[in-house]
Amino acid sequence: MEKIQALRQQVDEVNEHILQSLNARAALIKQIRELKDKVSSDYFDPEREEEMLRNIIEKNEGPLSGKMIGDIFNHIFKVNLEFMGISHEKLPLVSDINKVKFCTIKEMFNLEKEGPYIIAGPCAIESLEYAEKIAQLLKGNNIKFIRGGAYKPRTSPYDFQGLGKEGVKILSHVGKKHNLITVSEVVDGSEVESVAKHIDMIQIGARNMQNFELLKRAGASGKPILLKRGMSATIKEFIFAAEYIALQGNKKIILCERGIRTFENKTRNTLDISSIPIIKKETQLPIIVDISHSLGRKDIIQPIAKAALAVGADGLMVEVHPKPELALSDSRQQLDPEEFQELLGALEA
Ligand SMILES: O=C(O)C(=O)C[C@]1(C(=O)O)C=C[C@@H](O)C=C1
Repeated sequence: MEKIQALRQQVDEVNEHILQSLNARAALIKQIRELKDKVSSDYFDPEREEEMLRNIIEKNEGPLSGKMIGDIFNHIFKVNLEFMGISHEKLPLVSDINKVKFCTIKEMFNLEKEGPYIIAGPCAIESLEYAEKIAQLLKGNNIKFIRGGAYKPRTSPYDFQGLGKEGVKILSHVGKKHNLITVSEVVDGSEVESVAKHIDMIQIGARNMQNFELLKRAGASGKPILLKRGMSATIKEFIFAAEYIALQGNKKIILCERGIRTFENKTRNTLDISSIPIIKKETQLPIIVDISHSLGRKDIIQPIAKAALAVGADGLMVEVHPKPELALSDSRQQLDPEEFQELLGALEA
């Protein structure tokens, strides 16, 4: 045992040398970071890290293997970057304000008022008469955005699939007539160009969050894109789905938390309220909450709407229909005009 104790004493001495060296290194890295700040240089420098690893491993005489030494130094590089507040992974554009500045909702549409904003309208455009009634309701309440599905991805092929091009024309008509910003979903890349001609913001639905070709094609349109979170998507997958749009040079991206699929069935989906502050912390993208699709019910919509705004949502999406009981889709969750007015009143209170 005495021999182990003597060796442990030497290990303690070596630990202290390593400790001093690691902190001396961090102090140097801090100086490098400050110099990089001055020239707006990338902090993460993989070529420099590879060069250091090569030099170190060349000098390695064991007993640790080259791989073991590489693992140790890769961790040192990672810790140093974290020490400087930088993730070791390459930051996505949507997270790196040093690279690209993305638009706020206000900037996207040259709005006068600050948010939060409300995007409201029927689940699906069903007729000019209904669309006109909702447009008047929104206009009368100074709501700037109207939504309405023309191409409806439905669980069952027997369910109402939307009016297609006719629905787009109706939404565009009432939007222009009442000076409302129109939002409608595109489900296939072939529809992007035609919808983009008539609609102000293209919505990519939850089922298509990882339809990467659609993301790229919609992003390339240059139109503002409303990207809904997939029902089983992690926040990281959500952010990187937005990155596909951003890489098309599109700086007008709004994320939409619409609930995730869990074991709970008291609501249609489980609203992941924590995604809002996380997204706002990790990206520069605005994020709104779809309180209709997340809940699938109307009776708790007011407290949930308040909660969403309380955690920093840049807006709300809510389904409104002149006669929800007659709606061809989502009739349970769509508010009637009176319920919508009550919601607005509750939010202003
Ligand atoms: O030398 C640099 O440019 C640094 O930023 C220092 C350092 C390092 O830990 O050595 C840190 C991060 C980079 O990814 C590469 C190297």
